[in-house]
Amino acid sequence: MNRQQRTVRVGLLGLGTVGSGVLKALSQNGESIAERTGCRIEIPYILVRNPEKKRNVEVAREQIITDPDLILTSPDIPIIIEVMGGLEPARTIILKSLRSGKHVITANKELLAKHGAELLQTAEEAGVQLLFEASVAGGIPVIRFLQGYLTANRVQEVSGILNGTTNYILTKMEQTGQSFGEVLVQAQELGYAEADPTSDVEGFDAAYKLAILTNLAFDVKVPVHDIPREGITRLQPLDLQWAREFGYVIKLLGRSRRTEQGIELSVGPRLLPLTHPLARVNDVFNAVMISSDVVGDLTFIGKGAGEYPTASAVLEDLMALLQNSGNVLRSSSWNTPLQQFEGRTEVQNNLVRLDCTRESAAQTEQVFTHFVEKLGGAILKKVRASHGQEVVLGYVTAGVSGYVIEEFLKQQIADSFSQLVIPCLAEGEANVGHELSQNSKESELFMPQSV
Ligand SMILES: NC(=O)C1=CN([C@@H]2O[C@H](COP(=O)(O)OP(=O)(O)OC[C@H]3O[C@@H](n4cnc5c(N)ncnc54)[C@H](OP(=O)(O)O)[C@@H]3O)[C@@H](O)[C@H]2O)C=CC1
Ligand SMILES: N[C@@H](CC=O)C(=O)O
Repeated sequence: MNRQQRTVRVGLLGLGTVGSGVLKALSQNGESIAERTGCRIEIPYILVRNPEKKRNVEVAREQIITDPDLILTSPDIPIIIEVMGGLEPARTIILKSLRSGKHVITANKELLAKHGAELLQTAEEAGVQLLFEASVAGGIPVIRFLQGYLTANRVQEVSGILNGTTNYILTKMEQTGQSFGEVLVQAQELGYAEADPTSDVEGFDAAYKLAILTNLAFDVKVPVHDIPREGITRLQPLDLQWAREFGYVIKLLGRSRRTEQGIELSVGPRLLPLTHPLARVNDVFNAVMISSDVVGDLTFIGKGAGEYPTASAVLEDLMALLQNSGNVLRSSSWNTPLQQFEGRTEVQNNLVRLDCTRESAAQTEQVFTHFVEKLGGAILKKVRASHGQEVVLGYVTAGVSGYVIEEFLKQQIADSFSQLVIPCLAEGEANVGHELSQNSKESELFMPQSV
């Protein structure tokens, strides 16, 4: 196919496992990419920490830089790929890039789980895209799927093996009887582990990924530090062998599911019967299971770590950008608050219901009054509900959604606002859903006729 081609310059931040994979895959498939997209990818700069380090991929010395400003201030670099990891300076560089009109592709799950809302909002305000397929489950295209496909479904549960390093370790410990420490070193050598493998083996990495998936699947904001989390460091080869004798395997599972009380999340080693679909997902493979009300169960399996599977996800994001340039893909509703506004009747035609603890009621009302005064509207009523909660009803004039009001309130009274309460369920799993007062009656709480 002869198609006119243009050159697209991309700034690469990081040249470790993933960055090298991106370069290798580009050199392998650059021609077919150019034919399909009409774009030749050029990487003028690669940001690293140590410019003297020996690399396992061929790069020109002039490409290697240690000053991110060379990328940030280049107007002819419209896209950056962040595969350096960590919170800072990655967060600051990404924010600056987005604000200066650059699209960003990142594999950084920790950053997204902790600062995703800020980054996505910044991207939206700047009219650019932030894509992060590589942040969860390596090469499995689950992010794109949740963002763009399951819109007609209501997701009930997302679960899976979300960390390649720990799945590799558990598989090898069971198969070879090698110790945890021995197999961890192999996972590091294979490029599966994080720079600090504590993140993998203590379940943090899986929790970050679960937070991202939960956010997309349930439109909730997940306080990632509150996800109950346990790693695999306590496990011995014998645990795994005995489990198998009884007909089970042990897998590090992340799970979030919709319950009457809210969204429950947990990460930890779980016994799975040998007949379970995830029991045979071994080595560096990940699996994500999604149960939804219309389609039923879907399972995705693929390599969850390593240079090529991760590079594949990064490059597919790049292809999406090149093929959609100018069109902003549907972004996540990352900020949508928990259950209160989801399918219930708390926000109707700008009629807003706010639940708060008895102690914080006065403060809530004060902040809310101030807000409706600024925007136009009225406080309708304050009612006392059961379980120590009070309910403030208000009306805000057109143009402002209940969501905006709630976000505003959360910022003002974050500590006391009842939506931030995270009660623990009996079986030790956290419920980050919003607890509605069981005795509140909708008819008491809404008085549209008086608006
Ligand atoms: N490895 C994997 O399988 C996967 C990784 N990820 C994510 O991708 C990201 C990168 O992972 P990975 O490639 O494994 O990490 P590595 O540690 O292998 O590579 C990190 C790269 O970033 C550079 N870097 C780090 N900090 C800085 C800094 N402050 N300034 C400049 N350069 C810096 C390093 O430079 P230098 O080489 O000079 O030290 C290195 O080239 C992480 O967010 C990780 O969580 C996501 C999915 C899978
Ligand atoms: N360390 C991570 C890398 C990919 O996200 C893992 O092992 O899954």
